[in-house]
Amino acid sequence: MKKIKPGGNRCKNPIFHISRFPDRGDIIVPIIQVALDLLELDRAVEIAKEAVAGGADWIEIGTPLIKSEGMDSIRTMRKAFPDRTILADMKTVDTGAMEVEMAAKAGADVAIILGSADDSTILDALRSAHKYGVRVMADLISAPEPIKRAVDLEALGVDYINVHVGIDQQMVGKDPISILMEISEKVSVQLAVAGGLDAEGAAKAVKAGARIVIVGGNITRSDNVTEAAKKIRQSVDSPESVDIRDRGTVDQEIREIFKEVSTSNISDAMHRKGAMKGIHPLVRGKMVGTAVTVQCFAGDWAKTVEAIDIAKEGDVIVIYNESKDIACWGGLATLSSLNKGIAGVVIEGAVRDIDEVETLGLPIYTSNTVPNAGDPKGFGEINAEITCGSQAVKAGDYIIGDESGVVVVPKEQAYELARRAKEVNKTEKRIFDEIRRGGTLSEIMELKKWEKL
Ligand SMILES: O=C([C@H](O)CO)[C@H](O)[C@H](O)COP(=O)(O)O
Repeated sequence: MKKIKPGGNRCKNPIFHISRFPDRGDIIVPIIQVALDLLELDRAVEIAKEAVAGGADWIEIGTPLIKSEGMDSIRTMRKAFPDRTILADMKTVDTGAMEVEMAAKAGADVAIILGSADDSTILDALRSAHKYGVRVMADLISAPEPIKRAVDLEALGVDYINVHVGIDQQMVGKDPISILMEISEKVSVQLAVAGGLDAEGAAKAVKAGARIVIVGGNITRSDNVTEAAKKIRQSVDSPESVDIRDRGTVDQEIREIFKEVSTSNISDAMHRKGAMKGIHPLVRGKMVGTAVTVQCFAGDWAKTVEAIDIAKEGDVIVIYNESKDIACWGGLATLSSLNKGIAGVVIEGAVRDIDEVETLGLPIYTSNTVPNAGDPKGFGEINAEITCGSQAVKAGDYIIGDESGVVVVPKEQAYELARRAKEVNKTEKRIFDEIRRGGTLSEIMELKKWEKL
């Protein structure tokens, strides 16, 4: 058994290449492959340098970067990292030979093609790879029968198989580890794994049989890329020492993420939807919870106050009151809510007793304040679908408030949108770090280049 030294296996001479890699069972220490899924090449080179400093071995030019910058992305990376293994994530689905040739001639050591491509594409890609002295990794992303396909791909002769859950699939809760375990029992080809891996996921992946641990966002979008890569290095090298934490229920996971991210991150993840109009923080404080809705009429505060008894700990009471000139909420209702552990209140309408509610400290978001209240007549409904701040709100939807305002996340999409908001948050942290080093936002994002033509 030979160990593949990171970067030490590149060779342009096909004969030398073939004799140097007679089999595919030769990685002993797991490899960390950093996946550069960015759009800007200069940033990608810088991030790759930081990742390598933290212990990343192989450098993958991600599909978005290849689409944005073409084969020049491979040439540039090859020049910047003459001794590293460079992978081109072509995700080839047809014309296998041509795409492998392009990647090889641009300087890649490994071309990544789709495992679900037709056998004819895989075989021709392999012929081309042998001709140009490069290796082929087949990516199982979205393969309908991944275990069966892994067995076929091994028989076809690919060098590596990547058990991969794509970024969009991760957002709806899929992860690659269980399928990796099953596949590692069926094939002996070297397995790579990718799909939202963090330090914990990397440790699990190594224990499940991966020899190449591919990490994208959790390294490249970190505000400290080198530290993030070091953490992955530690997990991959000593997987037994990594604590696997219990993530709790889906609801707990969603709440935890919403507490970490901002309403602006969430609104971006929702493609600019979800923000309430005309609702502003009155008593400031981060608010995350599930909605108990109240529909009531001009100053009638019976249903608003009854909703406090129906709400559970961690809920947010969301009220539509017909009038902005008569308060349906005040200090006594606020104190009752604190007793029940309610997370906050959102009111399209009016609040009074501002001195008291400010002292009590429960987060309150509203459209108006007035001194006068109405009467508890009892008209209205609790937990019907309402419109508040021009957004439809159903009981159980997630309501998040902070300094910027309030967003509503429909409960059916809450997990996915929380995950996507977290990705937005990570991307912004990295860009903040780059601006701190002296760039400007438009330079870093290459705004001019991406203006619509
Ligand atoms: O291949 C990838 C994806 O399909 C986009 O091109 C990613 O590089 C891969 O999933 C690794 O990235 P993370 O999932 O962010 O770790």
